[in-house]
Amino acid sequence: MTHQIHIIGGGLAGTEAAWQLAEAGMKVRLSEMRGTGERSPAHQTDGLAELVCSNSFRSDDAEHNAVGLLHSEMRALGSVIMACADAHKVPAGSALAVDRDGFSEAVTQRLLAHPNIEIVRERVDALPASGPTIVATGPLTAMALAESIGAATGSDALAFFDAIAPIVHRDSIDMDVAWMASRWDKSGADGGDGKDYINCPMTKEQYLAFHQDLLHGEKTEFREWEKDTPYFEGCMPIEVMAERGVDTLRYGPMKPVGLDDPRTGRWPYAVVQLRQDNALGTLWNMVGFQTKLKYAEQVRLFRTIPGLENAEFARLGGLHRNTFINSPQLLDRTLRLKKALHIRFAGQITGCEGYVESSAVGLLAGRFAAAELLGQMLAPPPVETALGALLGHITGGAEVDLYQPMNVNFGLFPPVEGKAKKANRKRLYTLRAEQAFDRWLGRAPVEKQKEDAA
Ligand SMILES: Cc1cc2nc3c(=O)[nH]c(=O)nc-3n(C[C@H](O)[C@H](O)[C@H](O)COP(=O)(O)OP(=O)(O)OC[C@H]3O[C@@H](n4cnc5c(N)ncnc54)[C@H](O)[C@@H]3O)c2cc1C
Repeated sequence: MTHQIHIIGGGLAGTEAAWQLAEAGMKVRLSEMRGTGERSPAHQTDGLAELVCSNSFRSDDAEHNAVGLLHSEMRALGSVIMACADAHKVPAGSALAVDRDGFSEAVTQRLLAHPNIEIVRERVDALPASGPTIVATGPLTAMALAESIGAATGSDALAFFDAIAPIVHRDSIDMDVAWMASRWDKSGADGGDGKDYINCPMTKEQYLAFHQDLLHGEKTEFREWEKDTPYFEGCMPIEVMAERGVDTLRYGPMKPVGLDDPRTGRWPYAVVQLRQDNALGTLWNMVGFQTKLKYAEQVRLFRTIPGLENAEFARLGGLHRNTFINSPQLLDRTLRLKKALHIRFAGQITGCEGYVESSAVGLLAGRFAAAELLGQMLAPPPVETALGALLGHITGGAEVDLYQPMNVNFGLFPPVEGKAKKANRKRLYTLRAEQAFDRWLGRAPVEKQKEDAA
């Protein structure tokens, strides 16, 4: 079969992209290295769309949960991943969990049976110099291809490790305790008003107790194959810094120097700083707080920080092997590499995170590529939708120098107006998303569109 587009990687994103293209009438070559005798250290089978760890697609609640909303938008767009997940679901309350083997087998069979898809078991070692291509090789991209990507993007824009500090929803921070200030009230080179950080102050007693908790907190172990991947001094977990001495953190990320607490007029004993993480200003990351503490331990411990007692976390900290590119810097709004427009990226290598998000970005890459091959232009989904919010984060919403992988969450959406209780507020997001999604699909009734526009 002469193909019109080449997809590299038959994981969650690559299979979804292939399906969307094939359904649009395009001839697809899908290259997957498993089946050649080679596998990433996390994959166990040769089946397409293998789930490497949990069997959960997380919440299926489209009314109150951002990932549930993403499920529903993907179903509406004919997602093969969602169709196979629904066909192989197992009981899991309000979550969508699947029989992993049945799911992977179903995706494999549906792609094998599609007349427009040719599956080739081969490892690809370099980015193709020409011809429409989608790279969907995931967090454990084989090394030769990763090097080729690094050469094309610049090595600074390709990460091999995910050293993540926790990210907090801005509206859950107690600003009666925390305050906005930059160190010495200095504004940065790119502007700022000298009040760029949220600062959470600690007394000596609070700091010493926090230091002890860090030393004794339960940590996640590195997997055997992750132990060989080096981490840099700049990505040192806070608990490792804490082990180096009682004051190491106070001279590092928790340095209070130049930060007058307006409630006391003095520098506190130590400070936890949060820096804006997305253009909307809804998400803030805890500066220098990358950690391998267990998730429950992070929530417990970080809520002892003054001002963060009721913190809601958009994501928790972590440190693991993850190959991803700096998408906000490198990709255009339809996921094309700005330096080589014939290449699109999809899935976790773009810096989204999770099975559902990776599949969703595969779906979008497939649809953008199909439209382009048909000589059409597909507008990106609006940022009020789950697909649009996720795409917005990848292609522009995140701060370029802080770019870190992210699950879909309401913090990526433009804030909804007005005050409402938490559950109602989530519903306001999803109602607005439903309307925006319908308009994007051209399914909103004309009268309704007029009302919304008025
Ligand atoms: C250890 C681990 C545990 C995880 N646990 C979870 C979890 O519990 N829940 C969750 O939601 N997410 C989890 N993730 C993240 C999850 O893996 C991704 O979100 C998802 O699988 C990414 O989909 P993808 O299609 O981008 O990549 P993948 O699903 O990894 O697919 C990439 C495919 O590309 C192939 N490939 C790689 N290099 C080449 C090459 N050079 N040539 C040809 N083919 C190639 C691979 O064999 C693979 O099939 C985990 C990730 C890891 C590494």
